[in-house]
Amino acid sequence: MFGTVVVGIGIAGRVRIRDLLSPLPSSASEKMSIKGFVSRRTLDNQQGVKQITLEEALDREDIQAAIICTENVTHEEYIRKFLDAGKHVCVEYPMSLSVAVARELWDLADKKGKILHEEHIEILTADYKQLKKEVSRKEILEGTLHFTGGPFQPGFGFASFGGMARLTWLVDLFGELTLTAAEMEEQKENKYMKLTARFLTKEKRPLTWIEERAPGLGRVKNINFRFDSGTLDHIPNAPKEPVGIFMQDLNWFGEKLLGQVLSEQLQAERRRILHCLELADRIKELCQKPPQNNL
Ligand SMILES: NC(=O)C1=CN([C@@H]2O[C@H](COP(=O)(O)OP(=O)(O)OC[C@H]3O[C@@H](n4cnc5c(N)ncnc54)[C@H](OP(=O)(O)O)[C@@H]3O)[C@@H](O)[C@H]2O)C=CC1
Ligand SMILES: C=CC1=C(C)/C(=C/c2[nH]c(/C=C3N=C(/C=C4\NC(=O)C(C)=C4C=C)C(C)=C\3CCC(=O)O)c(CCC(=O)O)c2C)NC1=O
Repeated sequence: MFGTVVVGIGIAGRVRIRDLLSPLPSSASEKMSIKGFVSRRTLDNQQGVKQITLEEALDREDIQAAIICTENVTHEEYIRKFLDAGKHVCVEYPMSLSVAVARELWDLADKKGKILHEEHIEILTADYKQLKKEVSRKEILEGTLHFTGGPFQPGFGFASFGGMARLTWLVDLFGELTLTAAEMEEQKENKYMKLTARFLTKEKRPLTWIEERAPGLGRVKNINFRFDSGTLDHIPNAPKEPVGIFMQDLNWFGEKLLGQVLSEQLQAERRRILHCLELADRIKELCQKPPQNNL
């Protein structure tokens, strides 16, 4: 059994506790048992689980794994602490706010012989799996993914990191991308922002990602993918799957802990994650570059 702690009690942290308390029968998540949770606040028991201090979580020998569910800006510090203490780590995406840090963290995990797993529920939804099926074997000519949602909460990092799930979709659907342009439009007084990033696929087909955030905007993903064989302009509505998306991710982490995942699979996943983080880094860089002086 892998004694496990949940770090950070927000939306994700509560779901993690729920899933650890009732793992999917006959799955790898049954091999994890929750030993407590860590929070920067003092909280009552959560779903019957007790709060423990960070120090206790790092020191206790019956704790072998941590699930980090805090806001993005704190992920690096918690991952380092738990890896240094010889624990396996599952972290909600994005694992860090730069690709260089992600590489360091994976090097540290390798050195320690521990699993460092980044959750990606956005590619585990039934709708996404159906979308991927519909996209496969078609040749993309041009595409746009336009996400709207409420403003980013503090601590979630630059928009290309906070919106990592959209980048992951594009890369998982169409392969590694080259960034060609990125710009950020912001109206701070209205909490409005719009990030536009343009890419080319390996076949030099243009893709655009727009992340638009403002108070009152609902979480919606609009797509327009033009293929050689026609256009896809909405995300398919697939029947709900019996296993929840965070539970699927927990099983995937558990399979890694049990050494059941092929190293080629681990490497391909790591490559995708690092590629997405690298794109996010470069988008941030382009958006923050001072305007060119054209004299
Ligand atoms: N929500 C989702 O559906 C998904 C979230 N994620 C990722 O999970 C991570 C956490 O996201 P999410 O859970 O949505 O974020 P939340 O804003 O709900 O929680 C983030 C952290 O804020 C602290 N917190 C929560 N509620 C309060 C409160 N009322 N007052 C003060 N502090 C509070 C908690 O830390 P502490 O207990 O230490 O105070 C918590 O871990 C992020 O990395 C995100 O990208 C990824 C996929 C899906
Ligand atoms: C209601 C408020 C609400 C909040 C505050 C919220 C936060 C939230 N949802 C996220 C992703 C996600 N959130 C969900 C799903 C959910 N997440 C949920 O909290 C709920 C209730 C569902 C289920 C309907 C999924 C599937 C993702 C992956 C990215 C995506 O596909 O949108 C993320 C990670 C960053 C991102 O990809 O945007 C955050 C911070 N989601 C919300 O729906």
